[in-house]
Amino acid sequence: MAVDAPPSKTFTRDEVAQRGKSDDALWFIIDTFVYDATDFVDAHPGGEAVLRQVAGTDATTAFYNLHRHEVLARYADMAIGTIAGEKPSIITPQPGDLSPVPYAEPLWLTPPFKSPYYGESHRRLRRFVREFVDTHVTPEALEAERTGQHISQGLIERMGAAGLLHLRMGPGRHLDGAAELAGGAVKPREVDYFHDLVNTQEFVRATARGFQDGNLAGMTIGLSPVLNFCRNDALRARVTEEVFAGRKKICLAITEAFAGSDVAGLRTTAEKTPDGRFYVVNGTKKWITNGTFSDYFSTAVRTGKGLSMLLIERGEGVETKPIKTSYSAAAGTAYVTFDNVKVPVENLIGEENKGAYVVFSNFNHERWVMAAASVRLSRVVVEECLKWSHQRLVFGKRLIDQPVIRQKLAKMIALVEANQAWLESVTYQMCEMPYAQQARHLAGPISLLKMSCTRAAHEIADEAVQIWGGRGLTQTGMGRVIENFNRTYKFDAILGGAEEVLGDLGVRQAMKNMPKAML
Ligand code: HEM
Repeated sequence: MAVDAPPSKTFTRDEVAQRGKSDDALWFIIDTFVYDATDFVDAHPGGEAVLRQVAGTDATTAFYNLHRHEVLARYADMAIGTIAGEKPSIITPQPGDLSPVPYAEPLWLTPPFKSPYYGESHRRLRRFVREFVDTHVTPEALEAERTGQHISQGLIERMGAAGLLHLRMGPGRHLDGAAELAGGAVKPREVDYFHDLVNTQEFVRATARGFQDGNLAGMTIGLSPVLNFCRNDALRARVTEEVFAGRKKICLAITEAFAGSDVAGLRTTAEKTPDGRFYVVNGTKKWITNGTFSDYFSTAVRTGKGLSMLLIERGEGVETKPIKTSYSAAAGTAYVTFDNVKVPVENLIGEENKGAYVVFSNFNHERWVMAAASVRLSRVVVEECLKWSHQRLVFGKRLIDQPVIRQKLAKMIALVEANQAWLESVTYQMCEMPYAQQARHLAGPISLLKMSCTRAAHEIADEAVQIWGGRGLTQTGMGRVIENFNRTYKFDAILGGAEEVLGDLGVRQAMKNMPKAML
């Protein structure tokens, strides 16, 4: 990267002014670097004329008014030297770095603020995961978001080997199987839900919503019923090992064309064979994240007197086809059909006809992950808006100098900070409660939290697009993060329970604890 390792040649500003706009050369300065764009004019996406206009000059302001900083790194070989005696003032973030932008990081990562929730192992984990994401995830995520390619086997194996897949399932005995967690940043026995939170929120920074789900979101929600409710130890151990090693992929298959948030309306059936050795499954599932590339489906089925959960392996009678949604095909969203699929009775997860308990317990962690992801992505949007408002010049001044823009930013910051604080408070309760108690006491608060985060995302997307104008609607260039967020934030408001259903659930749960007496 030129901005990190500048070419050793130096020039004076006068030299650039004279040589830079001669007949056979087109040079300009950005920060303290001299760029030779002579052979770039035809390739420049913004055209030749604009480059000719800045030939020989300091084009720093013009450049940052129109480009993301990362463009410079992509075209590093155009830098031919630096200005003699001048020090660069532009910061090039390195993999793993914290952002210097105010409110770009949660308070616990912003000096001099403190938090009672995080210790040294959380900080070590944050460093490890951020560097991992910046180096290995973001480049693949941005490319896959464009092409719709599924996650690469290489990335899955790399995450598995680093224990990052294990960590996504939260604390528990599954961690004992990990060779090393995040380069030794945290030991299996010390993992709590704040490590899970750090891991979840760091991955979101790849800013590609479809790929974010394509990055084994199906595992986070589909493996957890197996870990928590599968009574067949051998099956649980085998599936867990295969999934963490990246040999097999798993997803959660609940929703149907007939029933989304209304789980009681599911119609997929499982009938026992006369010899009692198999279930025969018939039905369909819709909007199944990672379904197109999964080998296992943790599936909610009707078994006569109620719902049950079955682990169904891809095989005869199981078909998946992609559903085109408004985020990228990298998520592997599928329509799944089960046509007389024979499933061994050992694959029952939890008890027969008591699957509703499995489904609803499982929702808690899923919704909490979605809340964590939604608020973290909202924060990235706030960061983008702060950077843009700071560098964008309109009507002769920076955007940030307009009170109307500052009002929008204030609202966005307040929403993110409030939700992150609530999220951390709920996470602390999760750390203090065994899984069964969480299901009893936290279903309501987690539902309300997710509703709050996604409502906030709605407000934040709206304000962000207004701040960015046309760029907030453009998939490439400066506003790509805003465009992606505005197009996809609704996924969190629907998946795992629609906002309205969750709000209602939260209040109904609260009313269970309402004293009968008039108060
Ligand atoms: C090292 C120098 C430069 C490189 C590598 C470069 C590269 C690019 C790239 C990749 C784009 C596509 C949009 C994006 O990805 O952000 C772009 C757009 C553009 N560039 Fe440059 N550029 C450079 C310098 C400049 C300068 C000095 C100007 C002068 C004002 C300029 C004016 C523009 C314009 C007007 C657009 C279109 C922006 C839009 O559609 O919003 N570029 N440039």
